[in-house]
Amino acid sequence: MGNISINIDKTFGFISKEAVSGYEAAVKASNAALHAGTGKGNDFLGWLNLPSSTTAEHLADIEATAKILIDNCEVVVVVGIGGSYLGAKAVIDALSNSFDWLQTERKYPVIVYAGQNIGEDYLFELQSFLKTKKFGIISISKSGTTTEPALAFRLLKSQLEAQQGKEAAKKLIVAITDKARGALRTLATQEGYKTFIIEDNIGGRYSFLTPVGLLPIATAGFDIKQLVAGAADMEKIAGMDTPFAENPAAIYAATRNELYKNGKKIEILVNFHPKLHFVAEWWKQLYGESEGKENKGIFPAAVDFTTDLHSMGQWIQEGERTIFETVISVKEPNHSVSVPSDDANLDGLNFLVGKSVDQVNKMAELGTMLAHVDGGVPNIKIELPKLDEYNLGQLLYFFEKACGISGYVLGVNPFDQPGVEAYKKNMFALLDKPGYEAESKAIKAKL
Ligand SMILES: O=P(O)(O)OC[C@H]1O[C@](O)(CO)[C@@H](O)[C@@H]1O
Repeated sequence: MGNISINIDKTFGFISKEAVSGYEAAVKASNAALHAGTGKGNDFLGWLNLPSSTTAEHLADIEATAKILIDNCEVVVVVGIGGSYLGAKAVIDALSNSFDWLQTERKYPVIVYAGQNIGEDYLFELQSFLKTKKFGIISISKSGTTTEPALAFRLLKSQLEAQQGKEAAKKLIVAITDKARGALRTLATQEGYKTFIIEDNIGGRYSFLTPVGLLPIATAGFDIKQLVAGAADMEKIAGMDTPFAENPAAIYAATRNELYKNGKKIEILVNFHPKLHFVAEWWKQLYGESEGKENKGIFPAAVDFTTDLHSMGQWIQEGERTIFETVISVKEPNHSVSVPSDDANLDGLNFLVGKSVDQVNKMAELGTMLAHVDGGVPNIKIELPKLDEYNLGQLLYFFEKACGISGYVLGVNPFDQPGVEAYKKNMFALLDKPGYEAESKAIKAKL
């Protein structure tokens, strides 16, 4: 089956092999702190052994719930923001046909998203689209109080009830929230929705292997057992028993910390397949919320190549030298397309005849890497054998494990996100939310 692998050779013109190896003790201590639960944020380590502790019964419950949605819905709206939708969207997009929503012969519902923004036009257009559709809702919020998903759910719930009747609507709504607190839990209990629990010790950005990720992924028709199996294998590979040099999560954590120490303040996650765009969005939240605090932390950015070589390529090649790249490379594509011959050859592409499009893409990848390294951009390569559930499970768990280690090496708590509250407080004050009277007065005085 093959595992994902990491190659840091193209960082060595910028940092030394010895310096990376020098992190062995710190990385080992960080990994040990995660496993012993002795580090910062140790009440949020429920994700660590999740792959190996997920039971067949739990997966069967998720699959049975997905089946109800599959059998009864043309469209399923996943309502959530941040970690409450990004893992699902990352995996679903990576595995889906690029033109999924245009497929008419469907075995599975179209998955759309809401609650990840407050765009009035977005919600209007979504509601208009759903008017003629049999739809269901997976409402996800760990806290159950986040404004964006709560607002979207209020609108969609009332639309579904109007279209289907209150009783039928109840069977088409699944709520995924914490055990006891929060408005969504209260509402779900009151209405009798099917629910799944997000355990208190799993933060949103580490939750793709909970029902938060698994239910939407199963509803989209993908194999969640394989996703968990891939993650479980990576759990072993990135565990305490693997020597430093063979542990990809340890190597990644050490390398990016050494690059950061040497002035590389921005990490750009690169893909050469547009399906991976949302893997990068998921990764941005994971690393941004985990490491960006106490005035520290690598800024996580992302580009889609070769698309963005024609927009951001100039900056990456010749802009300020504070960046490094981490490329997600997919070894084998799932389909093959080769370049056809053309008698006129007006485009001059006959030199490519018989080559696969992926061969062209791979040379773009290699050529870009060499050009960027020559231009002063260190390069880390993470290779996946192919894009499937198993390898995505490995990849996402790899990033989670490396993030926990990396955060500890940096000296921060990788499991909290106190900075996110600032905008919420201001928004509530500006909207005159009850209880925010003093803040309202203070903020309005600044306007
Ligand atoms: O699932 P909830 O509680 O609605 O939170 C959604 C997201 O909001 C945050 O709390 C802050 O952005 C994230 O950490 C989380 O993934």
